[in-house]
Amino acid sequence: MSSPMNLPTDSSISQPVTTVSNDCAQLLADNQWLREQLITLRDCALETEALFKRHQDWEIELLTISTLDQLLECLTTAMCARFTLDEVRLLLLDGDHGIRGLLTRLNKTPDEFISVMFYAAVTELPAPLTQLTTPIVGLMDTDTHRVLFNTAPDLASTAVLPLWREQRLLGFLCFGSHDPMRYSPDLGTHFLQRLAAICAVCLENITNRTRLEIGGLTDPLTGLHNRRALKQRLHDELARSQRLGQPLSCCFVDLDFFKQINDSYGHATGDMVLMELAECLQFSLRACDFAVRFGGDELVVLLPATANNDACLLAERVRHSIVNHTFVLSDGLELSITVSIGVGTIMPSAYPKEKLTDERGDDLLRCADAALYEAKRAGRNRVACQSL
Ligand SMILES: Nc1nc2c(ncn2[C@@H]2O[C@H](COP(=O)(O)OP(=O)(O)OP(=O)(O)O)[C@@H](O)[C@H]2O)c(=O)[nH]1
Repeated sequence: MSSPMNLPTDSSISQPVTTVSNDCAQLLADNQWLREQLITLRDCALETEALFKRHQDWEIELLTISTLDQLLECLTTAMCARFTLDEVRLLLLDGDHGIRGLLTRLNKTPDEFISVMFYAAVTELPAPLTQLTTPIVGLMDTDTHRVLFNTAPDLASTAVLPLWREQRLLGFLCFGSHDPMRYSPDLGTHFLQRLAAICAVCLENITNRTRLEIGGLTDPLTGLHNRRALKQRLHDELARSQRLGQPLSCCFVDLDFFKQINDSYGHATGDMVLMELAECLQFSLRACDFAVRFGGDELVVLLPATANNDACLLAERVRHSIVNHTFVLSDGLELSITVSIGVGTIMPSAYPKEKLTDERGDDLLRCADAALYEAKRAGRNRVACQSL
């Protein structure tokens, strides 16, 4: 900032009146100029303060997010709105499909997040991205721009933030604007660098947390839900069934003579049969059904809003699909197996206004287990049904 001010010298003090009035005018002009500079500085400071506050609020919001899907939403759609951007893209390096797998377990499809792109490795990306350690502003080269903003080629300025966490590159957060000055090449990147660091921490924390939560509710052999997950879900489904006045059904699916498979082919082969059975079962179910490995060779399926006769039809379908499935073992040996299925159903009229306890869930499981016992006793490879 250069000043137009002429500072008075000793000789100018004794000058004639016209000179003094000229000096006065000069002083007024200088004063005016200084005032304008002050106002500009103040506006600049206020703008920086507002920007800082906006970033700080945003960071607090990010740090309080507790689910992976919320975080992805927040880093893309919400970020776009909050910072009045024209485009936001989040590119995630997800070589082992870990993040996509977690989303699927949360009943979300990765395609739902249209601004999130998944790549196996950074080597699949254009060279300028592979070497990025700090945010870069301005426009990227055409190839890189196309990869990052494929459907938005008309952006006038962009910022690309690499998300590093302890020397591991998690991905890139990319902002685009139609305003060429928004991310001009001479823009300081301190704010962006800080934002990138916070986003990387949040991403890593939430991914790890989700992995732990899901791990604690999943059967490691079959990938189905475990008993702990069933307990939680049973409570929720009973409450929903009571609220909406809908029946809730449950199937116990048990392999017939599984011990013989273990004894004849070994435990490892038995494990493979269990894994394939779980896959086969899931294939026959609806998206709203909840499949669980209850223990050993016994699987349980919760069927929300399903009456007893419909649950029996579904159980027959499951039984058929397993009977018709050929289990191919590791040494090429082919095996056919059968299952017995017990179906139990609870009607909301059985517990109209009572406060729900875990006992109601236990009643439903006992009912389906009793039906399974009936199916086994009647000769196996069949479905038996009971209602509460
Ligand atoms: N391979 C393998 N076997 C298991 C696992 N958990 C339990 N088992 C075995 O599953 C078998 C279950 O046997 P049983 O309860 O007698 O039932 P079954 O032989 O299927 O006979 P029915 O149910 O009466 O038709 C036992 O041999 C258990 O050792 C597991 O994780 N892997």
